Amino acid sequence: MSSENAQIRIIASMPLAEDWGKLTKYTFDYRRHDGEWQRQTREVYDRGNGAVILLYNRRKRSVILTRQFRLPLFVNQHHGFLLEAAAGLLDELEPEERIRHEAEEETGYRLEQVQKVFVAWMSPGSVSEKLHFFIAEYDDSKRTGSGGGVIEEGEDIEVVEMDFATALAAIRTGDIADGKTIMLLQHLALEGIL
Ligand SMILES: Nc1nc2c(ncn2[C@@H]2O[C@H](COP(=O)(O)OP(=O)(O)O[C@H]3O[C@H](CO)[C@@H](O)[C@H](O)[C@@H]3O)[C@@H](O)[C@H]2O)c(=O)[nH]1
Ligand SMILES: [Mg+2]
Repeated sequence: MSSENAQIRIIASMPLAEDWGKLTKYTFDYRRHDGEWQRQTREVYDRGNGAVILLYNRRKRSVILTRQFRLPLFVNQHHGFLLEAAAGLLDELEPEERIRHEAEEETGYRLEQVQKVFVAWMSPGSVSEKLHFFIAEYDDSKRTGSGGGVIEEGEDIEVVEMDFATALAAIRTGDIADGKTIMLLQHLALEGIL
C-alpha cells in the first residue's frame, strides 16, 4: 500500500480487530476529479490473499467441487453448505504452490500441471483479498486420497464430482452460488474447454 500519491493520502489507521483477520478503519484524503480534497473513512478487512482451482475432466465432461459449511452464509439466511471450487489462503506461499497443496488436501487429487487463468478482487469495497484463479485436468490416476481438509482446523469437506452440464444448470437454479466457482465454470464454457 502506498500511503501517499497524487490522489490519495492516508491520514490514520485504527485497528478495530486483530484476530484471525485484521479489521482496520482508515481515514484518508481523496482528491476528487474536480481537484477538491475530501476526507473519508473506510473499514478494510484483511485476511490475506488466496487461490482457487477448478478441476475438470474432458473425457467425462465433469468437474470436482467441494461442499462445506460456511458460517458467514448461515448468519445471512442461507443453510450454509456451499458448493465451491477448492480454495485456500496463500499463507506466505506462492499461489501455484499453495493451490496444488490445497487441491490435494481438499479434493484428494495431486496435480502436476495447473494453469493460471486470471486474478480478481472479489469484494473490493471492504475486503483486501486478491484471488488467483487456476484450472487443472484431473483423472482417476491423480487420486491420492479422499480429500476432506484438515480435521484439526475444523474442515469437514465433501468432495463432489459433477457433470459439467449439471454444474452450469446449478448456477441458474442457485444451487451453485459461490462467486469464484461460477467464474471458473463460466471460464471453462467460454473458452470451450469443456
Ligand atoms: N480459528 C479460526 N479459523 C478460521 C477462521 N476463519 C477460517 N478459519 C480456518 O482457516 C482455514 C482456512 O481454510 P482455507 O482452505 O485456507 O481457506 P477457505 O476457508 O477455504 O477459503 C478462504 O479462501 C478463499 C480463497 O481466498 C476465499 O474465497 C474464501 O472466502 C475463504 O476466505 C480453515 O481451516 C478454516 O476453518 C477464524 O475466524 N478462526
Ligand atoms: Mg479451503
